[in-house]
Amino acid sequence: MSRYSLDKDKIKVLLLEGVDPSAVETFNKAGYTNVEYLKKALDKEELIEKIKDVHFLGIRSRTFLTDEIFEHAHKLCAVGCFCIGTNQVDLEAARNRGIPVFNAPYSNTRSVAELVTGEYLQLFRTVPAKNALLHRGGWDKNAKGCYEARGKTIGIIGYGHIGTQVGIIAEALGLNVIFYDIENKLALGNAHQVETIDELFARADVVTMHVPESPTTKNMINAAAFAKMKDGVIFLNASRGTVVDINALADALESGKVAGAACDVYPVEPAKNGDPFDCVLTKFDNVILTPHIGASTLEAQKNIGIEVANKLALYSDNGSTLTAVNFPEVSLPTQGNSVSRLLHIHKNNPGVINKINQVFADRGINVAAQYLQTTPEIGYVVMEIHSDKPEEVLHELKAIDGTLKARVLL
Ligand SMILES: NC(=O)C1=CN([C@@H]2O[C@H](COP(=O)(O)OP(=O)(O)OC[C@H]3O[C@@H](n4cnc5c(N)ncnc54)[C@H](O)[C@@H]3O)[C@@H](O)[C@H]2O)C=CC1
Ligand SMILES: O=C(O)C(=O)COP(=O)(O)O
Repeated sequence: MSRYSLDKDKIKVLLLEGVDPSAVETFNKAGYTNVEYLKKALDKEELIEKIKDVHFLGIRSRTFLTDEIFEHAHKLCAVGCFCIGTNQVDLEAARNRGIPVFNAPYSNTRSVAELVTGEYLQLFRTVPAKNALLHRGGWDKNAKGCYEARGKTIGIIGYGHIGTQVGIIAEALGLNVIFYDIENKLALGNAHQVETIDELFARADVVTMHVPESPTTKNMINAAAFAKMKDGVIFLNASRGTVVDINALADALESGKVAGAACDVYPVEPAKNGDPFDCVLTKFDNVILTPHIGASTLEAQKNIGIEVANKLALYSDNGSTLTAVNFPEVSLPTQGNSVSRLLHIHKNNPGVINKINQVFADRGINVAAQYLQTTPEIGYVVMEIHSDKPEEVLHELKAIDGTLKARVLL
């Protein structure tokens, strides 16, 4: 007998944006063969049409999952972001429909840190501008505006997974490391947390952004922020395009306040390869522009493919929501052979758990194990029962007012 509400070959997985093929292999190995793999992001209308039949959806940073999209996702069980950022997903809308969202919180951390490190080393030596000149047939050998990184100060804004890695590498290269974060953070090595962002602006020779997109980070680097930075500062943004007022950066480059910059992310990014890129920064030779490739290494992509596909398969197979970013986290042991596992996601209204327990009491069913986690908005309860008719029990659980989703693993 199948262990699942649905046979595995009927469970439809849609993977977008050319996630690494390791994701497909991981799903196949776990028994999920109904996998559609697309190299591009879908536009809104295409996505609305496709998502109607999909149980598990895999995306990267370019697929925006809004409340409107979720409205059409009647069968969707979970979303996997095959990346770190989850700002492209309306996490509340997903949670309120009983859909957990997973990501890969560390798999590309080092790739981003290495990209950023290489960039500021090049910028200290004005390599981007010199490179551009040589490509145009010019020659300008001089040391003006060129510095060693050793002994300079790097200011990291957002000292999370990526920020700390940037700091560790910088210290090994001989830079002084200071950082600003809204949380108190353990400073690694000789790094030093400054109390205000203005202190960081006043002291840093390199300013690098590693915060998530959020209401508090939107345009946090604007004209006023650039004005507080050192003259000739090097500025890098590999976080999200919304974090920096790009016109203010262009002005700061024009005036020479910023001596060189590197951007990997933009307020508006082309949806797919080959689409045109339009940006106020393209005219500056002293700016390194990369097409959102911080995470694009073979190592990172392979690991992300395996990690996120495994999280989705595990949620499908046994109900575990461990590391979900918008959902009560329930970690579950392997299911015993003689029990059925019922998974119930509901609005966190008073009395729902009582009603669930009443279903078992009325049927004289003993609950062998129960796992419950809640957020203020929703509850996720997993119950193991001995019963000949778990589908009938599931039917009754689904009828309870406030139920968002329920399924059974037989
Ligand atoms: N360019 C690319 O390809 C990639 C970009 N990213 C971006 O980098 C961001 C950071 O990634 P992680 O380091 O893994 O995230 P993280 O969550 O480990 O660290 C973010 C840090 O920013 C801090 N923070 C949040 N709001 C802040 C504020 N207003 N001011 C100062 N600090 C604030 C947090 O407290 C945390 O310490 C991601 O959210 C993502 O948007 C991530 C991976 C690849
Ligand atoms: O991991 C992230 O947050 C990224 O920005 C990487 O996005 P991508 O997978 O390259 O679309």
